[in-house]
Amino acid sequence: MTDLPGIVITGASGRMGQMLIKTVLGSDKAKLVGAIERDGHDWIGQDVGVVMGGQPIGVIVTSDAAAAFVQANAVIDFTAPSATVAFAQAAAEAGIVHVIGTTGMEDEHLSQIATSAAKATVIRAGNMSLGVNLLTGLTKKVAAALGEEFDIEVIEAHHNKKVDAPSGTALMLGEAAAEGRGVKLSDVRDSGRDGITGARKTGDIGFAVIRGGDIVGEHDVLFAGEGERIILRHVATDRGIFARGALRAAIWGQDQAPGEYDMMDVLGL
Ligand SMILES: NC(=O)c1ccc[n+]([C@@H]2O[C@H](COP(=O)([O-])OP(=O)(O)OC[C@H]3O[C@@H](n4cnc5c(N)ncnc54)[C@H](O)[C@@H]3O)[C@@H](O)[C@H]2O)c1
Ligand SMILES: O=C(O)C1=N[C@H](C(=O)O)CCC1
Repeated sequence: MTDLPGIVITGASGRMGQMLIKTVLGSDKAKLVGAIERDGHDWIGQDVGVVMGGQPIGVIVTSDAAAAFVQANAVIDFTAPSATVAFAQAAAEAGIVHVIGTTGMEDEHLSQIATSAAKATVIRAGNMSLGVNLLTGLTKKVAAALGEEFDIEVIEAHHNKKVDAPSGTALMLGEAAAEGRGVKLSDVRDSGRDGITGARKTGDIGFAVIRGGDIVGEHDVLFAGEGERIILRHVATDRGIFARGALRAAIWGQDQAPGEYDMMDVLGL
């Protein structure tokens, strides 16, 4: 039991944080050794089992990442971009695996994470589920098989609390489509149409965003041609799929050299 990898969860009170804590506590392949929340959060100093409505489990919520990481083998982090950059530095200093589910990263965040990955194993994906990572491979294949006469649109829907758009998953799928076509997404990306936009540009990859209610996460990749359409779809109904993928990544990362990896590496896809 004591040899199991010790996992710290950041953003412990969040939608994903709570799901991750339940997933680690229910696993026989890892143990929970830390729970982190931001400074000033009312969970700080309390037993995480109790604040989640159950029995004490002996893990006290803290905002001190460095202290939590020294006694851990991995941190699973679904928080916000600036927090994730700070956790990447602390994980590199402690020499532990950093699994990043946080989305909405700008280039500046990504380059700081790349610096940390010189010293630590970092596994990052906009979506940790098996289904979406399979869909990513399929999207690349279909995009490679079809010519520019098929317009590619990525349509995503999420709950009304989500703060970033397009979703990390939509961008992963857009990247895969662009790769299949042999182009850079940044050269063909068309997000946020509004007003007199002009006709659609051939070769563009479009993004459409829906926010509402408690939608966990839905993604369509539409290939629209003359007289026919292909739609590749993933529907998430339970955040457990992301948490199970992230825990699998944390365990897989224990045997990897420092560097940057994604879920395709973890799943061998
Ligand atoms: N990659 C995936 O598979 C996947 C799946 C679901 C969600 N996400 C992403 O995970 C992130 C979190 O999503 P959520 O729905 O759980 O959000 P949420 O708002 O419910 O939770 C975020 C948590 O992070 C905490 N936090 C923020 N800054 C912090 C800091 N500096 N230190 C410690 N904690 C801090 C907040 O207090 C909050 O509890 C988003 O970027 C979302 O897009 C990714
Ligand atoms: O709830 C969220 O936020 C999600 N974020 C990820 C994304 O941005 O794609 C994965 C799906 C859920």
